[in-house]
Amino acid sequence: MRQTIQNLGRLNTVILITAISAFTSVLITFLAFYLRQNSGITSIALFLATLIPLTVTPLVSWHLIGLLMNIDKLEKEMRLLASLDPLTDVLNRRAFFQDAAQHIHRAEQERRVVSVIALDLDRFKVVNDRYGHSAGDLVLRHFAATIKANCRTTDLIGRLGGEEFALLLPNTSAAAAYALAQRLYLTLRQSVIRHEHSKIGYTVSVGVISLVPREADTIETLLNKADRSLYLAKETGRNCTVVFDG
Ligand SMILES: Nc1nc2c(ncn2[C@@H]2O[C@H](COP(=O)(O)OP(=O)(O)OP(=O)(O)O)[C@@H](O)[C@H]2O)c(=O)[nH]1
Repeated sequence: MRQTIQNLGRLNTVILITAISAFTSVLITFLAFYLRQNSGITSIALFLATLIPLTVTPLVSWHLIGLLMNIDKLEKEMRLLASLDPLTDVLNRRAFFQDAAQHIHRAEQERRVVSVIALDLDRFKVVNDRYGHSAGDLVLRHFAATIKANCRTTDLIGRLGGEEFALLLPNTSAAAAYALAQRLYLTLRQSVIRHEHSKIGYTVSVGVISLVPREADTIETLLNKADRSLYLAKETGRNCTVVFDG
């Protein structure tokens, strides 16, 4: 029964039950009219017996439909909340991997280029140690907002954990991904984060991989390659971007 309701959709189930109730009520009334010679039922009683269910059923159903629409809305909000990182409001790790896998599959089928970018704040531990954890949180929020401001709405932004972020950019070449990283550097250079009496600045290291995905490419393998480039960026002195070249 539960499965049938799920397949049909809750709204359609209510509409179907309403229609069946109304139809049954009319049918019973017609039957009663047909048999009433011997039963002594008056026309007014029959009329009321038809009218009451025909009026009450749609009203109850209308109320139920309102409730169901509210439940649907709440469910959508809950799903959205469950996919977001509470501190930065970008996708959490699980949601990022899930959505990115779909994008990569689509890019593989349509033979389109995608870029995957790994980003990691530089010496973030020092920010926490020097200014405190709440200042660190402020920096993380500022960084997520900076990425958002520089990305398209179709790009995926995820916080994979701590000070590690990742992006998936559909239809984006290595040159365009590199240009995005440069825009981030420019914004960060011009940003000052005020926390209590301090002004905090920070930098980020970036690893990029761009390709038209093949069957063997998954978000895990691509992120792994982007991470290798990121590692090189850290080795090279941080605050720079390395593009993976196989
Ligand atoms: N404020 C804050 N700090 C966090 C959060 N998650 C992780 N961290 C801190 O992030 C820091 C990460 O430090 P490391 O992994 O040593 O990296 P790093 O200092 O950025 O050094 P490099 O990556 O080598 O440049 C640690 O101090 C963590 O406590 C968070 O949600 N809020």
